[in-house]
Amino acid sequence: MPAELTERLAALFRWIDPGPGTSHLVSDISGWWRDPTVLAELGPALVAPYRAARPTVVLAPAVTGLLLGPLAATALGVGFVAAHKPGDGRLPAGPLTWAQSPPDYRGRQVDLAVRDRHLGPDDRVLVVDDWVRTGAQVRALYDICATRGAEVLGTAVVAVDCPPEVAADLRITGLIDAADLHA
Ligand SMILES: O=P(O)(O)OC[C@H]1O[C@H](OP(=O)(O)OP(=O)(O)O)[C@H](O)[C@@H]1O
Ligand SMILES: Nc1ncnc2[nH]cnc12
Repeated sequence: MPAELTERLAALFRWIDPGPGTSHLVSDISGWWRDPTVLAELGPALVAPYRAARPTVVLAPAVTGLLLGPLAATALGVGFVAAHKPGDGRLPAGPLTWAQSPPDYRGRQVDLAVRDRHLGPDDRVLVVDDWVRTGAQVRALYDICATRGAEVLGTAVVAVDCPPEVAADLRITGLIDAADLHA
């Protein structure tokens, strides 16, 4: 992990108290996008461990992945594919491949969908996301890749918040350990 970027990620992160009636703090990563240095360096840092494996495409889930995925794809010079969450009421048009995640960090079983025409057997896929806790959503994306016959190279996230055995199983690399996000 690049030390200076990791320090900036920690400095720009906030835990927020959403107010009365809530029992836990929520993460606020918006400072990462507001900082021009972090915004410029995130894509190249995320993809660095995977360059040698020559990804053909970056795949990332809504919503935050729609921001990070294109940063990573641009750094690699490849295209980007969105994994939609039609639970938000917007079903993408055309043929789709679906997977449902195991219960994620909020106990949700999330339905994810990818347009068939954007992912296929010739693809070597790098999955990108902001945060991983249980790995549930990453697992669903791997299921979609398997259904499409695409090869998964691994997953690059900003904050790693999962057990080491999950990171090893899913081939997850990260830029900062969530335990180091204090502010
Ligand atoms: O490891 P897991 O337990 O699967 O949790 C991690 C996922 O959950 C969060 O997304 P969320 O669905 O909250 O969407 P967001 O990007 O809209 O915040 C996060 O961005 C990851 O995608
Ligand atoms: N964005 C996020 N995704 C998963 N787990 C989290 N815990 C705190 N913020 C999170």
